[in-house]
Amino acid sequence: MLKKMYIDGAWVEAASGETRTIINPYNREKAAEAAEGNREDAKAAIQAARKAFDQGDWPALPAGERGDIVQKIADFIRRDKEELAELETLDTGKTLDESREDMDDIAGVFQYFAALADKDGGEVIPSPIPDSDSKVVHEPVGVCGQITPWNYPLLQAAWKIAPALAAGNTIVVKPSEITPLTTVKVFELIEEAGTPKGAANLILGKGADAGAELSENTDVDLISFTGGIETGKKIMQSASVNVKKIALELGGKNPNIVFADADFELAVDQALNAAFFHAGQVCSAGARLLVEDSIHDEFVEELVKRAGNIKLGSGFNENTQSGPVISAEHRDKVEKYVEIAKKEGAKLEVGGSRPEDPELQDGFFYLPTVFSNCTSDMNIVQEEVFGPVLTVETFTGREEAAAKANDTIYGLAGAVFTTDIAKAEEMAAALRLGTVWINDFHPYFAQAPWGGFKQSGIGRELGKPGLEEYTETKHIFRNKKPEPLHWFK
Ligand SMILES: NC(=O)c1ccc[n+]([C@@H]2O[C@H](COP(=O)([O-])OP(=O)(O)OC[C@H]3O[C@@H](n4cnc5c(N)ncnc54)[C@H](O)[C@@H]3O)[C@@H](O)[C@H]2O)c1
Ligand SMILES: C[N+](C)(C)CC=O
Repeated sequence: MLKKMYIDGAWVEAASGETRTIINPYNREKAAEAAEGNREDAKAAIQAARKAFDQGDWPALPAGERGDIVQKIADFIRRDKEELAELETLDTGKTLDESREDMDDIAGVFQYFAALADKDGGEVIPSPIPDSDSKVVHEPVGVCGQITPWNYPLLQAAWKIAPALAAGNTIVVKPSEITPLTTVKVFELIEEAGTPKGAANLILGKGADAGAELSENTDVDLISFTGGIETGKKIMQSASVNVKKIALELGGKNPNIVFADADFELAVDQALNAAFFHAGQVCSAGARLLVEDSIHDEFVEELVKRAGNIKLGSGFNENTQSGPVISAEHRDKVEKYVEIAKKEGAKLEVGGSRPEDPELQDGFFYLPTVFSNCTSDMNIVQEEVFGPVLTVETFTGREEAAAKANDTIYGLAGAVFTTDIAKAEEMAAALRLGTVWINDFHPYFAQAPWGGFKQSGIGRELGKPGLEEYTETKHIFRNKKPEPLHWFK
């Protein structure tokens, strides 16, 4: 059945009648057929959201009632977890266990923002002017355009949809054109939860077309984008047309720092997970490993041995540890970076090619790859590959570790492995990153803000800041004994 768009409370095909075939990256088979919307459909969705914001019930609904609807969406996601997880695996190739974990997180995000919906009663502030009242309240921003990537399709959408609705905004969501399946399903749940017509709209289609309309259209008040840095720059530029509020969650080239005093087994195990989880297609992947020189050789030897044993395969096979990359084009990009690394003088320790296993020939697989002898000036160390490619550099001492870790345009996340807590705290303070993990890699949860320093983005998702992104702050001042000023006689 055709996957349709949801505009003004109705499931619709693209106005042009165009469709797109959604491909399973494990075997290139057709996973689904989806409507391929364009600017015309985006405009219709924006108009529906505008009307629902300006004249509809949603922003005016008591915050607790909005919270109840957002909570229902969480409940329905838990109820339909298995179906959603299977769709996510079909669409992205990630393992079913990863998809199940994503669905648990996603339900938790809706629950978290549902609970926050009615907790902000405003704040009375001390006015310096006699006989006056002064208070600060938060109100919804308006119509929010929300654009999401293919690597965590529903999770990244949830981080935007849940707080925006809880705060009383109306939304137009555009998932990646290659992975729309779970977002379509969640809109069925949004409808089932009783969200009023026009409050939540879904458009499908290409970024440069349906997506660009969201950032350019002057009826959109806020644009929230998760994706690549080059797209982020374009969105920032077009959002200036009506000075939209913007939130950008962009890429990373995240350092994973291992000191000689680290727990060796823990650090090797986590370095593998940091780099190769979801075939390295994670914005916060630990793609830059920095190992203290005294343990470098032993560490790399063990890491390489284990990377060579990672079991690739179908996400639906329970023995699979990692799936394919998302598409033929993306694998081409990964291969291009591997060639660049070789030319730059990095030493290929393992991987560096497509697997030979006959079972994997139809999918977009690439072997987990480790390069040693890397230096900060190399492109392979500076640029986001977004695939299963890990670079290893060495350092001596804290100062050099921090300098090398910070030597990038990005500042999303990173980790420090050491048994010396004072050292860990000192490093956490020195790192210019939105998230620092100590003796761990990858944890994120609804309660903690997520976002990047430097060119990794603008703003924060999750936590209380994730709700504040979707509110305007208003100061209301009341003069209790007003009298004419007679300034102008
Ligand atoms: N910081 C984070 O939390 C986070 C999370 C996940 C992914 N990412 C980043 O996402 C990137 C991978 O995702 P991707 O390849 O889907 O990114 P992308 O930038 O190619 O696409 C992201 C989304 O933007 C849309 N788009 C493309 N061009 C557009 C335009 N001109 N105007 C409006 N929309 C447009 C796409 O259709 C898609 O929906 C990586 O760089 C990764 O680091 C960041
Ligand atoms: C934000 N995160 C880690 C869930 C996905 C990044 O690609």
